[in-house]
Amino acid sequence: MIAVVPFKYRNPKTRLAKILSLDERKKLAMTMLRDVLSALSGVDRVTVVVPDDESVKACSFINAKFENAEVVMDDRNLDDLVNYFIDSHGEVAVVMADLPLLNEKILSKFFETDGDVVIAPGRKGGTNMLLVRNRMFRVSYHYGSFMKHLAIAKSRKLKVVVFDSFYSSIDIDDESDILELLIHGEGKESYKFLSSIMSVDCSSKDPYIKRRT
Ligand SMILES: Nc1nc2c(ncn2[C@@H]2O[C@H](COP(=O)(O)OP(=O)(O)OP(=O)(O)O)[C@@H](O)[C@H]2O)c(=O)[nH]1
Ligand SMILES: C[C@H](OP(=O)(O)O)C(=O)O
Repeated sequence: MIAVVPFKYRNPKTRLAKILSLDERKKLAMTMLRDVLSALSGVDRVTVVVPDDESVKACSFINAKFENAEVVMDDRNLDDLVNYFIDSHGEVAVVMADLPLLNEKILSKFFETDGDVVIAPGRKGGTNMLLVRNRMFRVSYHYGSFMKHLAIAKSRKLKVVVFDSFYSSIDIDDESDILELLIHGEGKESYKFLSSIMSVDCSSKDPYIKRRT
């Protein structure tokens, strides 16, 4: 089986632009990719798919550090490129590059889960990981893709299974996700980077993040 990791380095994580500079968002995107690739180190073949030369360049560390991973440039939009991998491979796992809390144990369980389509939902309605074993399935990312993917699988009479995992549900999109990473991410490269510029303040009932001065 092939695991596909879509990754975009140019102007990444725009929903964090209010609290992180462009350089910080790039650093975060890159360290999260490293965390995801580390979690995927037990998988035979990992293909990081990037849309442009800038992203290819940013991924030049991969060959030396991750033996099982290759970088492929493909400038199709997310849906078209994932549908292409479904068509050409039949069985494919799609793991987003913004899931730094993943680990090998969760991924093994995910890959072993039965079903034509296995979906690991994001906590805000996205599709953080997807395992497709039937070429009839099509993806439609963004705008609440979890519910769309359930509906697509049902309409094509495919057996769909929802994979239930806290760590795989945390994709880093907004401020509340940064809080989750700072609470749960100790040991991760992205945690190390973020905790150098931010901390968790627990002085009120709900913890919140603040910049280090
Ligand atoms: N190859 C490729 N990967 C993409 C593309 N758009 C998003 N991704 C990756 O898909 C995953 C999920 O995307 P988003 O959560 O929207 O990430 P993002 O586009 O950096 O963040 P926002 O600007 O906040 O939407 C991340 O790992 C991105 O790097 C794309 O057009 N091509
Ligand atoms: C890729 C996309 O990410 P989101 O926009 O939900 O973060 C999705 O999961 O559909």
